[in-house]
Amino acid sequence: MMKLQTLLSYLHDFTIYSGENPTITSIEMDSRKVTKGALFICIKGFTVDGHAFASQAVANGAVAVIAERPVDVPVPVVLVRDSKRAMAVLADAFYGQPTHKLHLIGVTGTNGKTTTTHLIEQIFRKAEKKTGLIGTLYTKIGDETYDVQNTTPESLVLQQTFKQMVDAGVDVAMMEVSSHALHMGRVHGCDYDVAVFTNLTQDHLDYHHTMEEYRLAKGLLFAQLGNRFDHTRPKFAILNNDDSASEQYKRMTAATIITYGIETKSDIMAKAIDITPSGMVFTIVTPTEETQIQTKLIGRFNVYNILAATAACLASGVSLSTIVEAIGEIQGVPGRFETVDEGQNFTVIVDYAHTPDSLENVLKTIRQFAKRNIYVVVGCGGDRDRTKRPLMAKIAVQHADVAIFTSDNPRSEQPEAILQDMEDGVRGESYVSIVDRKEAIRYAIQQAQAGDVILIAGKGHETYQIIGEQVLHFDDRLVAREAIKEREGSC
Ligand SMILES: CC(=O)N[C@H]1[C@@H](OP(=O)(O)OP(=O)(O)OC[C@H]2O[C@@H](n3ccc(=O)[nH]c3=O)[C@H](O)[C@@H]2O)O[C@H](CO)[C@@H](O)[C@@H]1O[C@H](C)C(=O)N[C@@H](C)C(=O)N[C@H](CCC(=O)O)C(=O)O
Ligand SMILES: Nc1ncnc2c1ncn2[C@@H]1O[C@H](COP(=O)(O)OP(=O)(O)OP(=O)(O)O)[C@@H](O)[C@H]1O
Ligand SMILES: N[C@H](CCC[C@H](N)C(=O)O)C(=O)O
Ligand SMILES: [Mg+2]
Repeated sequence: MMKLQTLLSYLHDFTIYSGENPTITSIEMDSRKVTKGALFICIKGFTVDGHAFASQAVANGAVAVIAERPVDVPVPVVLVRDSKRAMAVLADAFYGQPTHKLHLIGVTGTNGKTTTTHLIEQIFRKAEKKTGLIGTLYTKIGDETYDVQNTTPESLVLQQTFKQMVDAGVDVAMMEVSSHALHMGRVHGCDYDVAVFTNLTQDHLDYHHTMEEYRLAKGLLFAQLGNRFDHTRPKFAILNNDDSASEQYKRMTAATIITYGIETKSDIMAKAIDITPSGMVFTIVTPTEETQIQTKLIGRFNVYNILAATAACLASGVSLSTIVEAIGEIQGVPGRFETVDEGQNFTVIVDYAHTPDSLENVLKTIRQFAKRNIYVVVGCGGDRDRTKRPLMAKIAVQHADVAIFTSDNPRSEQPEAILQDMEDGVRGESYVSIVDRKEAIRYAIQQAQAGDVILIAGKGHETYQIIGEQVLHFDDRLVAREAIKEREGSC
């Protein structure tokens, strides 16, 4: 609870307000969630304009409104230049500036955010810290998980989550920071101690339009680390030296830079990498130590994720021996290179690869151990970056022996039209298109011979399929399991 004027004192805006001073019991951006005593913030969204719901919010009990233009309601209305930005400031204040009380690590990049945050989480757990995690899969506080809508939630939800973490005694929080969130200011008010960059390859051009804009959006995480030198609370930018975008980020941040890489000389490096079907062994080299590390994770891209997590944890004061121990125990991340094993004589892998780069990486990794043919079942999401569709199709045909194109989440698009976009990338080549994802998975499983590997890509952990407005239950892992049983049953 807080008085309106106390809250407004955090805005330091040109906002002049001298009206009533009600007690604010909650802050809401959705009129449907407003209860008595709420401060309602009008947000102009992509679909509707929140200003249109101010009256409804007041009818539901809002005692004050923040807006960008006058709205006709019988409670105080405070006008601000940018209500989303104001919301971030107010949320931070209302929830008691929780990120000042947490060691906060943000991870950005096209691929590897979920994996890297999970590695960081396991390392801190090994170091006996209480952890909080925010990302694509869930929000997790200690062992409790909560459903999420976005990879990086809106500032209001975010600050409320941090407050919950502080109340639960969390020491260290790690979160995925999407380029959308950075661009929309969802993370304004987050006081990061460590910011991590994984990589930059094509995705989300529907939103960012060009790779240049996309690169700059990710750079905001490093620019926002602050421009001051507090030796009691140093800030670190962890950058992938093998990705050229890092050069720009080095110039964008005033924080201490720690680099990692495999090819380019870096502070934290991996060498002597040995990849087998059941895991990897490599040597990790830091400025002061060198040690062998073994893991069940597979693929060169996971070496990068491990290096990124190692650098972030070393910067946070965790010992290399604790890091090595934690990485050795990690079983995997849900929906990332997850195998479906019903005792069949071929391998089925479910993976969240939904970008050209990740699909190529995963297929190349499989090629390193596949004894026979590789099948890939892959689709592309609707209402998202269209330009990645032909590229993903090309990669599927190039790196797999049998490419089966199907639907991912078509959303409002016609599934056949999405398949057309994919097929445009592989005219004259050999592939199979099966619109129904379940049928496509069954087809691959029925065709497979002993020693083959089937990659089911794009949906990983997702337990739904969005077709039109409908959200239907769909889990690649369950569908594959059923199809394997069906096949075994008919043998
Ligand atoms: C394009 C986009 O980012 N949209 C986000 C946005 O929704 P929106 O702009 O459509 O909101 P809106 O429906 O127009 O509503 C505007 C305002 O009116 C309010 N309202 C609405 C109806 C009503 O009756 N009363 C009312 O008050 C709403 O609460 C809101 O404040 O605000 C919502 C609430 O925070 C987000 O959940 C939603 O993310 C959608 C689901 C989404 O798909 N976002 C993607 C693009 C995204 O952000 N992805 C990244 C991940 C990318 C990656 O993995 O790399 C992410 O961080 O999740
Ligand atoms: N460092 C990496 N470089 C390239 N590809 C990767 C990397 N790490 C993981 N991948 C691939 O990308 C897929 C998604 O990985 P992950 O979920 O960790 O990324 P993310 O950045 O969180 O993705 P999203 O933005 O959709 O949340 C994995 O299933 C794997 O195929
Ligand atoms: N975070 C990703 C999720 C893509 C997952 C894929 N299954 C799809 O629906 O396109 C995005 O917003 O692009
Ligand atoms: Mg993620």
